[in-house]
Amino acid sequence: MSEEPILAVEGLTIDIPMAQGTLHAVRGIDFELNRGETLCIVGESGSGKSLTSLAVMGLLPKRLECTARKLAFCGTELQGLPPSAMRQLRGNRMAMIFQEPMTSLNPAYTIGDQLAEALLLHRRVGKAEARTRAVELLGKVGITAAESRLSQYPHQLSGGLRQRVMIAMALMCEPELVIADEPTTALDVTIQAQILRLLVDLQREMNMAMILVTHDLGVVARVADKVAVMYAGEVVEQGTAREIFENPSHPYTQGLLRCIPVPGRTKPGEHLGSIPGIVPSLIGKVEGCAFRTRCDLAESACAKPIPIHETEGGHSWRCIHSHMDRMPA
Ligand SMILES: Nc1ncnc2c1ncn2[C@@H]1O[C@H](COP(=O)(O)OP(=O)(O)OP(=O)(O)O)[C@@H](O)[C@H]1O
Repeated sequence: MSEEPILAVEGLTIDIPMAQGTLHAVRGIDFELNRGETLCIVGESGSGKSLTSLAVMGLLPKRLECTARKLAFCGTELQGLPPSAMRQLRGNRMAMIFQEPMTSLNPAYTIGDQLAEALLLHRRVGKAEARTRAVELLGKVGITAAESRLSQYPHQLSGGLRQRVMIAMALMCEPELVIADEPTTALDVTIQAQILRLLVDLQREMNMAMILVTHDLGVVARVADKVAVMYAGEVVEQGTAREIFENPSHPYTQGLLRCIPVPGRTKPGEHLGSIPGIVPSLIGKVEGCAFRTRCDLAESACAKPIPIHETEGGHSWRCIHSHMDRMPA
């Protein structure tokens, strides 16, 4: 029997009531994540990546309407769990690292108190033990003189250090699943790579499953086991990182890949393409392929329901074209 996935999502839908009508922000997405795996969710701004992450964590704002055929963590259905049970999982068996640490660190508490909190809440440990673990974790995330940092407040740290603290906080209880939503976008480019490397090393060391939300396909190429490409609230293509990079089959994925520098293929100074056009409004009924207005391969059938093609290896894409449209060389 195959191992139970850490996370199984089927038919996840998120609707947002707006004055003009319902915004269908996430439109029936499926994905699965196994122990120790890294799934990168990529796509343009507004494609539904963050809402999907928040839905898994049970942190969606109340006015948003979320449904799914299945939203299971280690076999436990999360929909309908009482808030107390969800709080038992969050920060303990699943944790989230946000884009902007200042929104999740509390300015009124010391780093030490905030780090110890998760452990005191979820584990039977005393304050001294929680403090020892906090120092250990700060060391792991590369913070020197960790003891002296415990009594500092978030505003006394640089952006890079704050993000390291956020990572330490998320990992205090050694979660089985960590969701990192653009964890390095708020940082200087020079520090971004360091922090990401650190996160990936810790993830491997602790054998955690990770969902990494990112715009950066360079990052995806370095860290992903699996990739889900989102466009206008749908997963338009997913598969192993290798399949996605070597055999991109949805025209949107192909367009995205044309936009990144490829070592050996992109010449220095060469202009990288971007995909012309804009994402359609998701308010009201959305029919057919949402990418068709920007797609070179669009035809009349694209306005009708779109089939999903799937290979035996689990590579799937949502397009009328069943053949593998290879990237132009
Ligand atoms: N609380 C909210 N109220 C109204 N609309 C929202 C809310 N949260 C998200 N949206 C809308 O839902 C859609 C999906 O948003 P989401 O933040 O998931 O996108 P994203 O892919 O994560 O984008 P980004 O890469 O910019 O973070 C967007 O159109 C966004 O404007």
